[in-house]
Amino acid sequence: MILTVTPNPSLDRTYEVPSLDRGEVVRATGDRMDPGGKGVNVSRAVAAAGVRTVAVLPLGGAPGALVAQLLDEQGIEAAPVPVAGQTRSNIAVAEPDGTLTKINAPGPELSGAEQESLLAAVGERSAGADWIACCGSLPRGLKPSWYADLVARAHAAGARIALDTSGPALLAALAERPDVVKPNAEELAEAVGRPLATVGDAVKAAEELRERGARAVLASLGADGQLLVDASGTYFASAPVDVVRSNVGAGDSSLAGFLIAGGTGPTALASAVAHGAAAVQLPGSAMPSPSDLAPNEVTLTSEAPLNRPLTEPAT
Ligand SMILES: Nc1ncnc2c1ncn2[C@@H]1O[C@H](COP(=O)(O)OP(=O)(O)O)[C@@H](O)[C@H]1O
Ligand SMILES: O=P(O)(O)OC[C@H]1O[C@](O)(COP(=O)(O)O)[C@@H](O)[C@@H]1O
Repeated sequence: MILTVTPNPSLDRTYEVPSLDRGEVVRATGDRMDPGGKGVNVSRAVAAAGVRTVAVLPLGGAPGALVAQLLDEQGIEAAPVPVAGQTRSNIAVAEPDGTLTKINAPGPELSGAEQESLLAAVGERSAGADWIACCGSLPRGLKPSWYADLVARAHAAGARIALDTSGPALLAALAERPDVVKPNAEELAEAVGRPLATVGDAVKAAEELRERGARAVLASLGADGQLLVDASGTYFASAPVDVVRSNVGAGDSSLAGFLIAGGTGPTALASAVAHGAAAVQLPGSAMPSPSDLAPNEVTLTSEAPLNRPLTEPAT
């Protein structure tokens, strides 16, 4: 069972538009609504693979009720913690050339009692969890050390932890030795405080996160694929994609792929890349089903192409 924790979930709205013209009325050619937030997306992808998952998340107001309804319709088991504030709505605008503009709202502020209820809900649901995936930004009210506390508690309960967050929350949690962290290139650059121009730069940055406490680093590098740096070495994997439809949730899909394939080593990395490549070819934050995957198209090597420039250098 894979338990996910999303302290700041969202109602994700994606609009497909011919072009995004600032200051104009833009008519959408398509729109969709998904239950969102990084851990929620991981649960959706895990469930699509037929693996049991429970999503722990605070929900409030009408958007929160809609997220609960959408999760229910998709057959995702949720452990919602009621909160007084309103769950945020995040907007993504997708253009035909693959450009995606996202507006992520800050979300509600959680009171001290609500934070405790959230931690208690994780404790109650973690029995039997193979992995606990703690994902996304922290809502207002939660200290940057909140994930660090969660990692310590979950380790004490015997679970393995995957952490996908950024900034001070990521740095604070490293000392508690999360089993895997999944930064994207920007988050990795921010964590080490320097830009990343090549795959080799990303490898060095991932090694630095290991030195600071992460047991393994799964770094997603957008179109360039993904790196896994763990105690056994460095692995690099990528998969071709003809047309990117929406990269919302691609990283979440790839973390799910990694965890359902065991959460460790090159086989899990290949699954992560297959899931990421499949996700970007689907609309909005739709998560891939097994029939969307093309595992034979993944190229995996233990010789990362260190000198290869990143398609999108991280600043
Ligand atoms: N433009 C792309 N072409 C091919 N694969 C992609 C592309 N963008 C993302 N992916 C796949 O999805 C994974 C996660 O995407 P990434 O943008 O790195 O993460 P995040 O969504 O966390 O920012 C990548 O490692 C890759 O496997
Ligand atoms: O918690 P954050 O960092 O604000 O991100 C939340 C957003 O991220 C998502 O999980 C998508 O992930 P990506 O932005 O990494 O593709 C959306 O479902 C959600 O709207």
